[in-house]
Amino acid sequence: MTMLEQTLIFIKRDGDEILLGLKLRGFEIGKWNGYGGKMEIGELPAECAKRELFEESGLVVEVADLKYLGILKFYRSEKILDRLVHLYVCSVYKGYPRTTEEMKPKWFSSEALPFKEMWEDCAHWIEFVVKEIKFTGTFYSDNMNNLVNYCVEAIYLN
Ligand SMILES: Nc1[nH]c(=O)nc2c1ncn2[C@H]1C[C@H](O)[C@@H](COP(=O)(O)OP(=O)(O)OP(=O)(O)O)O1
Repeated sequence: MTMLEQTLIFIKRDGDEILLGLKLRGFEIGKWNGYGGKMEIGELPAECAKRELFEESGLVVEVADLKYLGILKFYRSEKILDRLVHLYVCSVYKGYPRTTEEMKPKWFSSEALPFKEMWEDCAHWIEFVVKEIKFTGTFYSDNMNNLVNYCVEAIYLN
């Protein structure tokens, strides 16, 4: 199986609120997450983040307004790089989030995120999204897809 390169974007409103989408189909159906998906051939990560957000929520953002937060790396069988996810936050957007075939939107206070209904690893890094601190996260799962180890570190670069 080839490695997947994806993007994930969190839209913020009024400083404190974060937009999540309830996954309505496919992998991890029934979970809340930011918006995103697979990068297309020749596409830059920020362009993918903008496109996927529009396709899944109807919101429009400009690439220049996206803040790059870092990379999540997911290893399966504890050693094979399975998925690489580029993370963004953005507080400047146009439109109102709508329900699409893929996602149902809802604004959450950053202090009341639905961790039990989000990806398991999310609880270990979402504070970096809330505080907008650049970071990198590496996650190791076993053959049964259980998270067995992880490392999350802030990156102190400009
Ligand atoms: N372990 C993980 N934790 C997390 O919080 N988000 C993850 C994650 N692994 C992937 N994501 C994000 C990346 C992406 O934005 C989103 C959707 O992943 P999927 O595998 O469902 O992609 P899709 O098949 O929906 O992509 P497209 O078909 O291109 O829309 O979940």
